[in-house]
Amino acid sequence: MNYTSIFEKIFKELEKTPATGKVADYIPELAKVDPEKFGVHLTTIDDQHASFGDSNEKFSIQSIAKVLSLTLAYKWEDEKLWHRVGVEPSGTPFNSLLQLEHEKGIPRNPMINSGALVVCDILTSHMENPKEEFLHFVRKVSGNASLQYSSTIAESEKTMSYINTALINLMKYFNNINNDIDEVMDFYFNLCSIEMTCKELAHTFLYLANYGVNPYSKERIITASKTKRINAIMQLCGFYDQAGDFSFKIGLPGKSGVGGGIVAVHPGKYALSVWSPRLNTNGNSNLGMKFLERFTTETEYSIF
Ligand SMILES: NC(=O)CC[C@H](N)C(=O)O
Repeated sequence: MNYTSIFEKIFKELEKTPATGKVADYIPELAKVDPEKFGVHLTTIDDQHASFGDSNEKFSIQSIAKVLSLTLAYKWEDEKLWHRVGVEPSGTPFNSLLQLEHEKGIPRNPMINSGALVVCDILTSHMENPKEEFLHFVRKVSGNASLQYSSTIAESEKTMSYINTALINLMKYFNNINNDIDEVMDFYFNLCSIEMTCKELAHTFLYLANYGVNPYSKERIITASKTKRINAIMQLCGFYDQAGDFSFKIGLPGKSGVGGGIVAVHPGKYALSVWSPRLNTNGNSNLGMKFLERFTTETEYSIF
């Protein structure tokens, strides 16, 4: 299949419809991103590659990084992890406080902010230098030693961290945060600030398409059983209160970030990433969702 010409065809069709949505502006640095950017990259587990548009330009992966922190925490904590964070879809926005009080500080899942903050707390307890050691892990997973945090984006998010501060304080009250709040938040904002191109993002997520093993380095990142479960969590929770819509239209496990990136995984086949910064009201890339819907429809490549 010639993926590049399929990308081109879908993009040309979608280009005719008016661009809707707006870039995330609650993080001042993200508000500066050019809304017209568009990139896509597909990597198969048997080494085929296809790109289109701005696929070699770095962007902030934001909440997509929550899958990587979950991977490391699950590796270390095994099933104990689920005492502190659930595996149910929340049906609420990514930064919602509502359920958290009702459910006594146990977040519904690790893909929403509260859940990711608990995962960061767990990782902080395991590591001497969480930021450094986590970056080392991401570099290993991706096979890319040059990946970096963006201190500009992390610092920018800190200036507007009121809701995340409320979430973590509520969880501290319910004894679900063990470390210093500022330390955990600093780690979380850095994690979200990691920058990747579409190509790097698809490569990084290939272990989830290949039963836990990076197909290029042959390194096992996590067990096949845990890979199944991480993919299940992405399927049910990766798009917050739009997770059902993503499943329904795209039919793949995936994860979005407010930087406008989306990565989707087809177990046994490929990882596919798309970047378009205009977001819908659920905080997911508008054009990115449409593009992926067209791609899995056209190719008939979905898990269902
Ligand atoms: N959905 C997202 O990408 C949100 C991540 C962002 N860093 C936040 O905490 O709000």
